[in-house]
Amino acid sequence: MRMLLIHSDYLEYEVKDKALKKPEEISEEQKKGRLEEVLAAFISVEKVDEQNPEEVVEKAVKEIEDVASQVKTKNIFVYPFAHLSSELGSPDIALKILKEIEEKLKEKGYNVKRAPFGYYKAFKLSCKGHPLAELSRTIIPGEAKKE
Ligand SMILES: C[C@@H](O)[C@H](N)C(=O)N[C@H]1[C@@H](O)[C@H](n2cnc3c(N)ncnc32)O[C@@H]1CO
Repeated sequence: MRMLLIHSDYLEYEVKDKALKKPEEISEEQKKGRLEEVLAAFISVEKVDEQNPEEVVEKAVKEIEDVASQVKTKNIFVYPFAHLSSELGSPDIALKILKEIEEKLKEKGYNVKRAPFGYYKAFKLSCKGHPLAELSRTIIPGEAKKE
């Protein structure tokens, strides 16, 4: 899994078009979303993650919690982003993993939104620009590398 973490004044998105034949079914309300004072987690789920999805979910949640506590926010945006890897995992497993990450963070008391899966989306982001505002993480079953 490849994760780009951006601490931002806000993140807002608007669903435009289908990017998969069968994107995630969404309600009218989910076609737009916004969070303020947010840690945005742009996530590409990779093929290697399919070897142990549970472990990858656990490690991703830990990395996100770690950064969220450093930048002092409880607002997390889980954002499916197929542009951080050339070894993308299958959409079915990717969606499952992203939903799991969302659920686990909610269980831990975070205010979480997840952008819809399988769509082209317009988005606006306002990176805060402090030293911890732009981070990336690579998570591989069995180890997590920090960059
Ligand atoms: C397109 C761009 O504007 C938008 N932001 C986009 O990326 N859309 C992606 C993800 O929502 C999702 N998706 C499919 N496979 C994956 C994967 N392995 N990991 C994450 N997302 C995936 O399916 C869409 C097409 O790849």
